[in-house]
Amino acid sequence: MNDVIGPKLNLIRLPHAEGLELPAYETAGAAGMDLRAAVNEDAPLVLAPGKRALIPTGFVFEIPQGFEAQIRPRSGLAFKHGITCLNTPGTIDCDYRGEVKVLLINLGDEDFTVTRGMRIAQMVLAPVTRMQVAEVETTTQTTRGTGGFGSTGV
Ligand SMILES: O=c1ccn([C@H]2C[C@H](O)[C@@H](COP(=O)(O)OP(=O)(O)OP(=O)(O)O)O2)c(=O)[nH]1
Ligand SMILES: [Mg+2]
Repeated sequence: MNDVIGPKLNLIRLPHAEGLELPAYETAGAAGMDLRAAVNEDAPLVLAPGKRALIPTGFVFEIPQGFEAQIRPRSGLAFKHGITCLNTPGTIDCDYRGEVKVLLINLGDEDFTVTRGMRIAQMVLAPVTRMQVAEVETTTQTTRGTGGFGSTGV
């Protein structure tokens, strides 16, 4: 599944990720690689309804310059349990050298238990365009102008 042609993504496994599978694309065409919870085997994390928690993944990524990683929810967890990423899509900057963590929230109505190795989110690598900011006096005229928020009708 992971014989993908693309830039190389270096990663470092942290001690608490010992024995965990590497983040991986689960199908040949998956856009995102699934991230697993590096929570303690003996202390699964219970997310009560309405509560949020920062879940460690156990990995540090060296994202190539010109790219970002987006942390997105898994639709299955959202559909079945109301579990999603609070800050979706989470942004992992290419100069970040800390552990990637996933901010989960339980929008369901039952406790949800995050166990070690559970696939909790997916990470999509995407190109980033950085622009030079330039303050000006006027902008070009357009047909839309300042219209927005439903200005074109339903
Ligand atoms: O879901 C996420 C989102 C962010 N991060 C890490 C990587 C990212 O590069 C850093 C900063 O994220 P962001 O810019 O979204 O947060 P901020 O509140 O602006 O913090 P900062 O002031 O550190 O930029 O935190 C994660 O591990 N998981
Ligand atoms: Mg920031």
